[in-house]
Amino acid sequence: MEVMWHASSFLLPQPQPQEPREDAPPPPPAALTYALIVLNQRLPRFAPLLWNRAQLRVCADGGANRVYDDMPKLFPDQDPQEVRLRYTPDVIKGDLDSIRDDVKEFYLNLGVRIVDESHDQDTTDLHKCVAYVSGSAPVEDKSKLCILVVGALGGRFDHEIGNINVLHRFSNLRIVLLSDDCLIHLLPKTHSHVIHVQLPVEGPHCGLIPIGAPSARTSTTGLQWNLSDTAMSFGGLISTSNVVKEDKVTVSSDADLIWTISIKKPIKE
Ligand SMILES: Nc1ncnc2c1ncn2[C@@H]1O[C@H](COP(=O)(O)OP(=O)(O)OP(=O)(O)O)[C@@H](O)[C@H]1O
Ligand SMILES: Cc1ncc(C[n+]2csc(CCO)c2C)c(N)n1
Repeated sequence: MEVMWHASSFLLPQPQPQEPREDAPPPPPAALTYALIVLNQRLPRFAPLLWNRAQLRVCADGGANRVYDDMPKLFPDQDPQEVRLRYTPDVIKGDLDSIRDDVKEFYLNLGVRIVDESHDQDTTDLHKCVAYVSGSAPVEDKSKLCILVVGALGGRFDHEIGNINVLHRFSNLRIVLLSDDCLIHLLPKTHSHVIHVQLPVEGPHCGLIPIGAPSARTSTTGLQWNLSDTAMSFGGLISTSNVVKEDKVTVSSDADLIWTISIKKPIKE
């Protein structure tokens, strides 16, 4: 089975070139192309870092209010209008029932593409944005595309589950959902997985969760509580409150699993 590698290098202040390994040589982080989707929740502290990493920045409807309101708060010493001009999204997309009129006007005047998809009341704004980002990448580059989604976790439970459903719906894409506290992504059953844990910025708390379907057999290495051809299901065993013990974690399973890992808080001076 083909190996899929994962590394949250996008959280590192300076992306570190990865040491090639014999078992699963990861391409350097620069080999991935990042897109950022901003949802309608408070921006995480590392939003500017991800913004600068991304080549395409999309706001899902009310996510535009968050960029407009919260980016200047992350740079309290700077002129808010200058910050807004520096962090201008490429596209705003959704059913547009949450973006404020003043915010819409501001970005329209800057020439931002605002796409009204209010005719579609069966898919969420995040779904619409992921479809857009996916559609704007050439087919041959899809495996190198990584979509980072901020504001996706915490908050309203139906939204949160809708966001996790998007991971399953687009299981052929690399999509990472982030909050200030943790990140999650899918480990598709079509691959075995090598996760290069970026210990300066993430861990040690982690989990492996069979949300879409139960797993009859999952095996792992690198965790405090490893699984060895172990069954997981809701109502039975699921792996929460696990702990990363090595900087390389391996996972193989007969079911799509959600991988979650905590994000470290910066040390206060
Ligand atoms: N409280 C929340 N918790 C988690 N995700 C959220 C939350 N609020 C918004 N989102 C995400 O941000 C996107 C845009 O949200 P917004 O508030 O603009 O629209 P909405 O009308 O509430 O959402 P939708 O139209 O998708 O149902 C949503 O599709 C969802 O993915
Ligand atoms: C069975 C079912 N449940 C809920 C909705 C509502 N809904 C789901 S996504 C969406 C769009 C939000 O921008 C809305 C209104 C539906 N259509 N079908």
